[in-house]
Amino acid sequence: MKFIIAIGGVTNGGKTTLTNRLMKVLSNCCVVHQDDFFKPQDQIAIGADGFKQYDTLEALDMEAMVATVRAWVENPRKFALSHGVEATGTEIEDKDTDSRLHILIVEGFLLYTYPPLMDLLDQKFFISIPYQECKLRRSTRNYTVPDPPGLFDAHVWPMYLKNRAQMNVLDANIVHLDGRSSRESLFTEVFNAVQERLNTLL
Ligand SMILES: Nc1ncnc2c1ncn2[C@@H]1O[C@H](COP(=O)(O)OP(=O)(O)OP(=O)(O)O)[C@@H](O)[C@H]1O
Ligand SMILES: NC(=O)c1ccc[n+]([C@@H]2O[C@H](CO)[C@@H](O)[C@H]2O)c1
Repeated sequence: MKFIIAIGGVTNGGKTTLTNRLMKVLSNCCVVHQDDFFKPQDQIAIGADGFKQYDTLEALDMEAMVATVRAWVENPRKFALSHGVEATGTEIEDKDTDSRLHILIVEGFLLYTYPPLMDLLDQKFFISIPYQECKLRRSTRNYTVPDPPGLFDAHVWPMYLKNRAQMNVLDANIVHLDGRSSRESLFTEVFNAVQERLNTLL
């Protein structure tokens, strides 16, 4: 069986931290990071506010991201091998006879407003933190393209609010997590929820 866990949420909410923690305990598990699908810098539109519009779906190659997730669905074992993930077991089985549980974690800040991707996700989580906490955490980060002064208030946070509102209209079936909780309690909450869901399916 194949199962796709989605870890969405605000920038600096702790998505990558939680994903890495889950990866440690889940066997046969691969990951797809949305940040790997940003378009090249020269293809990012500049808004009326003068800032590069990174926090929009248009800044991402979402077709490529969906194709990557579909490649995993098609053959998780081949995906693991071709993405340098150590596969559990040695032989490559026919995908049709491979009955083990395979898990994919899809992690990113804009997962739930793009229906072709949403349709592939089995269990959706969303991490939120308040404005001040988010601004503080973000100010300590170094992105490949550093944030110009004023970007957070002019672009990042307004886009987050816009996308969150759109997400709430599109799909109510999302488990909300408080990103101010400790790393360990976030992990436990998600791990237990996943186990609970898998128990109903296996
Ligand atoms: N539960 C937590 N409590 C406090 N700080 C946390 C927690 N989880 C992560 N952090 C810290 O918050 C920052 C952002 O974490 P992380 O990189 O996991 O977030 P993210 O959501 O993947 O961010 P982005 O996608 O915007 O890069 C890091 O400095 C990390 O150490
Ligand atoms: N990864 C990148 O290329 C990149 C460049 C500029 C900005 N960002 C920020 O990443 C966050 C999502 O993780 C978004 O808030 C982007 O602003 C990423």
